[in-house]
Amino acid sequence: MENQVQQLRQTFRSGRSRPLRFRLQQLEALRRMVQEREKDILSAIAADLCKSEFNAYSQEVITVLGEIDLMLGNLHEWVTAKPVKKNLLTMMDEAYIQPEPLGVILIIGAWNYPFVLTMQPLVGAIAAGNAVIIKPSELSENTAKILAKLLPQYLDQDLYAVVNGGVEETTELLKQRFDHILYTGNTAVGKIVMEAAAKYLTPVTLELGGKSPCYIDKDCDLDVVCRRITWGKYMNCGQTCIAPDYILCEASLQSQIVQKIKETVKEFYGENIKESPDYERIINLRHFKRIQSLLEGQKIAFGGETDEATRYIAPTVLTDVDPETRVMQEEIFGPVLPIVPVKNADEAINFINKREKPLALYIFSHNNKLIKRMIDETSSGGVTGNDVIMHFTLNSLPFGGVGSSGMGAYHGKHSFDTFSHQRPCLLKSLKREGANKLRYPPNSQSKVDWAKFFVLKQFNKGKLGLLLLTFLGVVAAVIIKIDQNFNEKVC
Ligand SMILES: NC(=O)c1ccc[n+]([C@@H]2O[C@H](COP(=O)([O-])OP(=O)(O)OC[C@H]3O[C@@H](n4cnc5c(N)ncnc54)[C@H](O)[C@@H]3O)[C@@H](O)[C@H]2O)c1
Ligand SMILES: CCCCCCCCCCCCCCCCCC=O
Repeated sequence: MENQVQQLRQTFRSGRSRPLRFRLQQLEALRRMVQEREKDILSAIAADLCKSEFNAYSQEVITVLGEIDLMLGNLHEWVTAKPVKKNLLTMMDEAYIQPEPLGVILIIGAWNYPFVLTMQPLVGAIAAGNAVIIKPSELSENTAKILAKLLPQYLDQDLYAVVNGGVEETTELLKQRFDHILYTGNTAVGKIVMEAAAKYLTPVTLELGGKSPCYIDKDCDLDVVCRRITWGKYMNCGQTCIAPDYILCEASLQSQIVQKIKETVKEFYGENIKESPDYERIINLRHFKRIQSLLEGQKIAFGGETDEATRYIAPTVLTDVDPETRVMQEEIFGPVLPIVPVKNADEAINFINKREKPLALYIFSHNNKLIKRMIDETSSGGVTGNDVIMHFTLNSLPFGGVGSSGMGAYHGKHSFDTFSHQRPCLLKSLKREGANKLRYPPNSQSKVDWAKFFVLKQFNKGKLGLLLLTFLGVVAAVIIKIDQNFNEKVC
């Protein structure tokens, strides 16, 4: 593994991944891969998560293609150095920010959306000009295998590699030196990743999880609200990092919410949910048993049926849930939706603020002021008002957590920035040395006064200002010179 990372680093150092043309070629090759091998990719995702091809395409593949197109359309602008404002001391110089690639990036993916969660960061890392190692999750082994097979056929193998394996391989990988690590997965492993990264001061982006609350205000259209929540909660069988984890609402709304979610489940998945091509299964037996055990001792308003042989858990709603019970203590990551009654929005805000900062927050209300107030008075990785999940799909928004739900963010331009160093550059001339007298020793009160004038005054009024400044610069240099000559004579 050490050799593999070193080889990638060597190629990176040769500068091959840097030119804009090269990056665009690789992104185009990646797009070709997704288009030409779409069937293989969809079958692999289907085999891992029992997901229909339609769902795999619209939940994963479409996002990756959109991300590639965005990069292809904007990269020429993003890689360009951006001039910055100057002050009096640097008025005649060139000052700009030049994004530069970081080096070798490690991307560790999770199993629940095994394609998009590895490919979307990969797109950003390539766009930013880096070499990349991808480590897909071993739990979604079919997608991991197809990525290891396809990526080397389309991408430059000396710069982009896939390493497959489990905890042992990931642990070995984490011993290597990287220039950035983007990890997606649970918070406990996030800490392991950060600890390993600390050895080389490697920056990390941690895309973690948590319990994303969903507040339903009295003042809203419950039919619409429940349809949107049902979609986001039971998509991928609840195994979505930003699924609404639980509902907070006034007790009087509970029975209506239960009824409407129940009706929507029927509308979406039919009478026999097990037969629905749109309803997935739990990834493995360990997670199946974990979720099943969360139901113990709870009031099941509907759902609750399970089948161990096929790892099926029905869409389930729990009512009057005690916040101290296990289902409210850990991320559910399954199709179980607890409702916790609260008196009002203030109590909901307190409830949210007393817990770890979640990855997402959802607020449903006709009252926009209330939505804004809840945003102001809480904290979460992201927010969608009057819907769920959808902030993930807008790649102009940074996607990431805060506090225990993660750090850093990616998607679109934010990915490019995450995998770049924003390098500040100031290019001076070896001429105009007179003006520099101001900062060279020996120092004096008059120099400090001039320094105050030059550093603290802002002149941004175009050419006239520039002329005035140049004139003042010359005057200052002359005065300092006279001042020095005078001092020399006196001494
Ligand atoms: N923020 C996001 O974008 C996002 C997306 C998906 C999932 N998640 C979160 O991820 C969690 C579910 O994923 P998971 O953690 O079960 O995924 P997982 O089991 O697939 O683990 C993620 C990665 O960590 C590696 N790993 C596991 N144990 C390790 C160890 N001890 N040392 C080093 N590496 C190790 C795995 O090989 C895998 O590549 C949930 O909490 C969910 O909310 C977050
Ligand atoms: C007309 C049909 C339009 C279809 C567009 C569908 C957009 C749905 C997008 C859902 C995306 C879900 C991905 C969630 C990934 C979350 C990652 C964390 O687990």
